[in-house]
Amino acid sequence: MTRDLHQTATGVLLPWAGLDRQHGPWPEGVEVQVWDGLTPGSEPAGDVLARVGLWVMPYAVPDAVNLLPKLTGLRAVQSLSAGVEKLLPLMPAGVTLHNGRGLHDASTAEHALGLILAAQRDLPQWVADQGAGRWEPHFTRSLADARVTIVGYGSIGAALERRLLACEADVVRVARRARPEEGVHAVADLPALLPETDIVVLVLPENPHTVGMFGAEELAALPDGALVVNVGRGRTLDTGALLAETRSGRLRAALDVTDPEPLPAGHPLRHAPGVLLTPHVAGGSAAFRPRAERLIIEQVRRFAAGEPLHHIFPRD
Ligand SMILES: NC(=O)c1ccc[n+]([C@@H]2O[C@H](COP(=O)([O-])OP(=O)(O)OC[C@H]3O[C@@H](n4cnc5c(N)ncnc54)[C@H](O)[C@@H]3O)[C@@H](O)[C@H]2O)c1
Ligand SMILES: O=C(O)[C@H](O)COP(=O)(O)O
Repeated sequence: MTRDLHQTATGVLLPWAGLDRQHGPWPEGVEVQVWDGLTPGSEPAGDVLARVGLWVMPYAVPDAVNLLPKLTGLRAVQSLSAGVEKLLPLMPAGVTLHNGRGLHDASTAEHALGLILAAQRDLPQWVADQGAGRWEPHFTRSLADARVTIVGYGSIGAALERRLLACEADVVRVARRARPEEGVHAVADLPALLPETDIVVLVLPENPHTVGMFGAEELAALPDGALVVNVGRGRTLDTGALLAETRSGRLRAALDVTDPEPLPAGHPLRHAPGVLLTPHVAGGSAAFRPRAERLIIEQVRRFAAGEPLHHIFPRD
C-alpha cells in the first residue's frame, strides 16, 4: 500500500538545478529543492527534507541512499537507472519506486550493436594488427542473415531489435512470458531456440528468477562459434560456465556487465580468448541526460497533479 499523506509532503528533491529555466516553470504549489548527492554537507535542512514527497535520486551515486531516513514524508522515489534491484529492498513501507525505464534504451542498444559488430567483423583483431604493423586480410562473420535471440525482450530489447533489423539480422524475441500475438517466446522455449541461434543477447534484469539463468546447459545448447552478449546484469550469466566454453574456443562472448563487477585485476575473464569486455558503460552516453530531464519534468507534473507516476517497479 502506498503512503496516503493527502499531499502533505509536496516537496520535490531533484539532482539537477535549472530544469525550470530550460523546460518552463514548475507546477504551482510544488517546493523544488536540489541535491546532487556529491557534495558532503550540501543537503537541504532537516525540515525541508521532511517535506519531500518525491525524490529523484542522483544518478550513479550509490551513497545517496543514506538520505532515505531523513525523508520522512516520502511517497515516491524516482531512480534514473533501469536496473533497481539494489534499491528495491531499501524502500520504506508505503514508498513507491520508479525506475529509469527508457532512459538508457538508445545508449544500451547502440552499445550492444557495437559489441556485436565488433565481434562479428573482428575489429579487436584489426586494431591489434594495426598496432603491430600487420596487413593480413581475411573473411569475417557478418550480422546480416545472422539469427539473434534477445533474451529479456523489453524496452532495451525492442530498441536493439530496431537496430538489428536495419542490419538485416533475423531477430527472435524471448521474455518471461510468451506473447504469441507479438511473436514473443517464453523462456521455456529456449531449449528449442538456442541450437538455431548465432548470437544470443541477454538484456535481463537481476531478480531471484534471473540470477544464474543462463548457465552451462543454455551455453551447451548454442552451436559452435556462437556469440554470447550480455548488456543486462552480470549475475544472469554463469561466469564459470562461460569461461569453460570460451577457453575451449567453442563460444565467443562480448560483455558489458560481468559477475563479479568490477572484474578484479587478474580475473580470468579479463584475458579470456574470444571475449570482448567493456566496463558497464552501455547505458552511459550523451543520449541519457536530455531523456532523463524529460522524464523528471513529466514525473513532477504528475506528482503535482496527483496522477500516478510512470515506471512503477516492479511492474507486476
Ligand atoms: N549495461 C548497462 O549499462 C545497462 C543499461 C540499462 C539497463 N541495464 C539492465 O538491463 C535490464 C533490462 O532493462 P529494460 O529497460 O529493457 O527492462 P524491461 O523491464 O523493459 O525488460 C526486461 C525484460 O526481461 C524479461 N524478464 C524479466 N524477468 C525474467 C525472467 N525471470 N525470465 C526471463 N525474462 C525475464 C521481461 O519479460 C522483459 O522482457 C535492466 O534491468 C538493467 O539491469 C543495463
Ligand atoms: O541499469 C541501468 O540503468 C544501467 O545499468 C546503469 O545503471 P547503474 O548505474 O545502476 O548500473
